[in-house]
Amino acid sequence: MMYILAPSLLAADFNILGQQILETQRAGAEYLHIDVMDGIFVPSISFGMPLIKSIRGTSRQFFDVHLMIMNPEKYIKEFVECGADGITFHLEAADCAEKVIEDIHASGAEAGISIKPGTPVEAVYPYLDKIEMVLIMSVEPGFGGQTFMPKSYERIRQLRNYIDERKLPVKIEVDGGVGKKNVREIIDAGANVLVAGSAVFKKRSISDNTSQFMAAFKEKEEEKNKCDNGKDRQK
Ligand SMILES: O=C(CO)[C@@H](O)[C@H](O)COP(=O)(O)O
Repeated sequence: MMYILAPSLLAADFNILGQQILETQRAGAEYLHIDVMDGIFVPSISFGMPLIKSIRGTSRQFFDVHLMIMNPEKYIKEFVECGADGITFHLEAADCAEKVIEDIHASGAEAGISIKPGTPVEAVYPYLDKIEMVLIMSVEPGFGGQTFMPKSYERIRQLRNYIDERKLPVKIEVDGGVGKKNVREIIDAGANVLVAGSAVFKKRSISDNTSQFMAAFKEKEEEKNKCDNGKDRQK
């Protein structure tokens, strides 16, 4: 399994945004997580299409757009035209999730469904053969800098088992309170795309912070390869 870091733009310094994005790209972050908030689905308002369009010219990263907005179906095409590579919407905010997924795919992007901490994991099961990613929120969506909810480990494990039993090619992304201290436990539970805002953009340097995530991913991949080789030899 490949592990991916998705630095969350919300925690960046907007005075030097382009520079900061490039630092995450250079240090190995393949995704850029872009939180769009409407002040209705979540209490806060962040940024939207003009910002995405403007930074598209700066970065080659996969633009992982997380819509924390009501009626996501209204805006899919526009977000893709601005540069979104993947669009994740909230199951709690969509009238007809199937239609949103269809629209995302028709626009040429990958589709993801996100669930808040109080929504049962089972709620995404009916859509797993139609989407590329599930985003498990490990905090209440709306603000950066919150503490990771420990019950998220069990939710990630449950979803990982369900996906693996059915051999579905669906990524599991986790967002909220992700940092160097819990990265290993989160990937051990079965997540493979990790969103991190404060842990990448605040304290120390962006490249050091990003590199620490990359090192944790590499260590996990090497351990997994060793185990797989051992199993092959026993066959
Ligand atoms: O979507 C959200 C918050 O709603 C996140 O993407 C945060 O931006 C993550 O921030 P940290 O918890 O990593 O600081």
